[in-house]
Amino acid sequence: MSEPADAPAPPSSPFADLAAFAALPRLAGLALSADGRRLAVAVQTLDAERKKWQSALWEVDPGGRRPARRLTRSAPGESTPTWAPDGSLLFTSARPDPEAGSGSGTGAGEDPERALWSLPAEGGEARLVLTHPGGIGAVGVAADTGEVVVTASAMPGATDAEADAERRERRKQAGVTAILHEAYPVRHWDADLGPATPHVFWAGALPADPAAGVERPAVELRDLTPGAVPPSGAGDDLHLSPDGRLLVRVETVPDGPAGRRDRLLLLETATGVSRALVDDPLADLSAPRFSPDGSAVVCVRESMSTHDDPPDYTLLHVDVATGAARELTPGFDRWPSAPQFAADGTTVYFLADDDGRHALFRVPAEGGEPVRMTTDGAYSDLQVARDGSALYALRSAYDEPPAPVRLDPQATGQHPEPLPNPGTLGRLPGSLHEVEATAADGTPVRSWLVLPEGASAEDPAPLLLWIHGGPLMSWNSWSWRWCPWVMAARGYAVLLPDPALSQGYGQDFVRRGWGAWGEAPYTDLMAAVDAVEQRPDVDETRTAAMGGSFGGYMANWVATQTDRFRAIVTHASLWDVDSFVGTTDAAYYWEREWGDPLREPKRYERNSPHRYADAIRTPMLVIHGDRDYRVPIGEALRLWYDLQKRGVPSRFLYFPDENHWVLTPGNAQVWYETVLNFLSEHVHGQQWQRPELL
Ligand SMILES: CSCC[C@H](NC=O)C(=O)N[C@@H](C)C(=O)N[C@@H](CO)C(=O)O
Repeated sequence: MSEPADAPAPPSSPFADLAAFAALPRLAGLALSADGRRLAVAVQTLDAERKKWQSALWEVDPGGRRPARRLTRSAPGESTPTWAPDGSLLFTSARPDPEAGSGSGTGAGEDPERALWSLPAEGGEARLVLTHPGGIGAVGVAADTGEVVVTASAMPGATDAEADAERRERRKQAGVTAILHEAYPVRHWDADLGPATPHVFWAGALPADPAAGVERPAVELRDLTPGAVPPSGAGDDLHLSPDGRLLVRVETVPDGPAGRRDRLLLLETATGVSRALVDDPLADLSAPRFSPDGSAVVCVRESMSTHDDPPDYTLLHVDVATGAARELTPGFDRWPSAPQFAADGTTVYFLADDDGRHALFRVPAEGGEPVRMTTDGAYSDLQVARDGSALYALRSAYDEPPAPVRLDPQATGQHPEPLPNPGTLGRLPGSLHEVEATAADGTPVRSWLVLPEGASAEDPAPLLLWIHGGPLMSWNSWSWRWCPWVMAARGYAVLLPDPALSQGYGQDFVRRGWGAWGEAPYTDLMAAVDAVEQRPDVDETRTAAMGGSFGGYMANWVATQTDRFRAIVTHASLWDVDSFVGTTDAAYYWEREWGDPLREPKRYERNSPHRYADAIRTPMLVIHGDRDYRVPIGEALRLWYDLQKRGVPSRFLYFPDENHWVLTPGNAQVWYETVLNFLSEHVHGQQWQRPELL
């Protein structure tokens, strides 16, 4: 494969050097042009000061001949590439308007909000197309007409951008940041829900670039969702029909006193009149996509979980005219996601976790038996060529970060064609293996095992058990945040198991751990560890365990149940499940499984790690971000206090301004450095090295 012009040079052993690791290019967000001749992808690299990751758009040749080339360049970066039918490339960016003063949506001296920009088909400078005081979020383009919808956060009662900006300014001048909530929830991830809330705006056909000297025409935004109010507003999950006449979108509606569920709305873009397309009190609907002729929508149905039953997912085919919905994948024992019609509308492609992979499937649009099309790897950002000749996607695996590939639209068992890749990795410091253990009840538990270079019977590697989050997840794709190769570069074997509750092994496998997190998920993990400890190239006397989020819950649980590990790292973890459920950003989601703690306390009593704090002997590293609204900081504060009070050797790595994930380059490096130093101290018995910057 040819080296792209202007590609960041890969360092020779990036996994052994945290600064070099942080500098590796990261790909996300693939988009195929309407004529199928151009692909755009967002590539993140470090900015000049190495303080943040900067996203730029690159072009990839779908034919695989021309080297990848960079299309955009600015300090704030560019993302969400979307092609218009005329071949121009739309993207969002908070870059300054070169025609400053002509309305970039900000006051003097302020950083611009994220705006919509257009790069002409024939190349040249991108031009600013539209702005909103709340910044532009999602962008939708009608495949045939090129008409555009965008989402942006708007202040309550603001009827236009001017009124919106005025309301923001008044709060600012008065020094008011308070929010008055009248409904649950009040936060999401790391953001407050209100007072501004997302709306969908119709921008219509974008004006052509004006002739020299002619003032840029303003794009009038028409609010398609004037009734959107906090806490939910109108989200980003939407799709325009090819003729731009209809918009299908997910609307979050109240479900009981403090609950929410998602339904599908169909909206006429000319009038703003809308009707429910799928409204199912027993399910959430998501990921709607129109068929090429606009007569049908395909979407994901997630049945509402209950105390007894985990959710189940299926695909729905919905007739737009009548709203008649039928299941496309009944009896398919996997969870389909990201459905899309084939170019001729006769087939639906989708992705699903399957046996340690995130595979591409197809199913007839009439319904039927889904067929798996790919053998290995994890796919995302699927793009369907409009002439039906090819599919494109980003493909990753545990040993490959996301990279663009071309797929055959029909073939099964395929290994896709790699395309020129703007990012290169260098050599991995070890090898990837697939291993299987047997749980006490006879259920197979599969895992990935990363072995460091040189691990052998003569020189067995210390073992690190790394537990995934979710819990409804699978270790099957590359992760920059949870990268086992950084550990392998320091000589650790890393075990990445998929215990009970993991996805890709069928509904019964999820059911085994439902409402009983401390039972089968724990014993499955121990069975996986027992099995790899039998290997001569693994040293069963030097082991540690770690995990984040649900994986952090499980790390805490492990700490209360066994002393077999020399150290435990717990990131963004649940400690007291009752207090977690009441303070997370969507309590109703977790309460369906766990129950109301006052009326049904049993699960909390049986499975909450904090109740067994007295049993902990293993040294623990607690890590948490204060902006984490998914697993609020109170969990870490109480865990830390409980450990300190009991004299358990422990350290607390606290990030005042990170969320559930550690997302800035400096903090990410210090995260790995602290974890590695803590492991060195306890697994290898070395002297504790305090990271220089801490
Ligand atoms: C309110 S939706 C919860 C979604 C999700 N759970 C899926 O099984 C979740 O956010 N769980 C967290 C507790 C968690 O474990 N998050 C992990 C994995 O998604 C993370 O790394 O963020």
